[in-house]
Amino acid sequence: MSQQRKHGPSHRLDTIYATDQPRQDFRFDESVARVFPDMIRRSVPGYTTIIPMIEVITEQYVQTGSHCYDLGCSLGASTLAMRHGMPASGCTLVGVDNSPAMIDRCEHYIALDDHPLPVTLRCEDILDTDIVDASVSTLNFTLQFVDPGRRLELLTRIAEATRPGGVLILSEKIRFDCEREQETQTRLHHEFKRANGYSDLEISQKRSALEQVLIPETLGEHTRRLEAAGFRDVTVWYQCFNFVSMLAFKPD
Ligand SMILES: C[S@@+](CC[C@H](N)C(=O)[O-])C[C@H]1O[C@@H](n2cnc3c(N)ncnc32)[C@H](O)[C@@H]1O
Ligand SMILES: O=C(O)C(=O)C[C@]1(C(=O)O)C=C[C@@H](O)C=C1
Repeated sequence: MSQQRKHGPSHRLDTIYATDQPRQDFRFDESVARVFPDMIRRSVPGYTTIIPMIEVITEQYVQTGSHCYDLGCSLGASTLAMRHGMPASGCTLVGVDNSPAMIDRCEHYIALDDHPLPVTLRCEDILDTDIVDASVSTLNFTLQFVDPGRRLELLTRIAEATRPGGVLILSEKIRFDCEREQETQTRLHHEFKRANGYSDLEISQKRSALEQVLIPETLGEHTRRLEAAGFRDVTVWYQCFNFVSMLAFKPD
């Protein structure tokens, strides 16, 4: 069977929460992987801007002979952006995800991308994956799914493995200390979803499925932990509503 037929068209509509159903924790399983490009584009404000900027940022900070990592690569959108920002030889690019459904499809998308730099895909937990001699690493909406009690340990391992002058690109859904701001930004995020065709039922069922799974933190919490891990000069380079992307640098 051809890869195209095996995986079907890449633009399947996300209707996962369209019908009334019992509450279940959100999981990156086969049904999510099948509709993921549509789901993430319609759910994450700024996603379609962040992806091409990952290429621009990678190009700025990649170092000769180093390794680059996309941690929580899903179908490889951020991986491909990194690949296109890297030199065609001399560096390596590794994508890691612990969802077999995602990695299986990711292989297919990587193969379709006509670029000479090989990509190594690992189907494993980013908490266990080897990270060495890195210049650019990306956590594009992945850290929010990691147990908060283990986030410092992961960021510390990344920081220790990163060369001076290297960078971590960290994109996250965030929460706000100020209750009014939290309400405003959440409402605007839900309006964004509505404008993208999601119904109130879909929005509320997804919200409750994510409640115990996606744990957002404030910008202050992120900044303090990135600094405790060994990064400096934490910079928010993008924000739309309650979704941000930061850069964290390894000092010289
Ligand atoms: C929102 S998606 C990431 C989107 C992707 N980076 C992009 O730019 O399109 C989060 C991904 O992280 C993966 N993930 C979550 N926790 C993980 C863990 N502990 N180890 C490896 N992958 C993980 C999920 O399977 C999922 O594919
Ligand atoms: O917060 C939400 O409502 C979302 O749907 C966000 C989000 C994310 O940030 O990863 C959650 C799960 C899917 O991966 C796609 C989008």
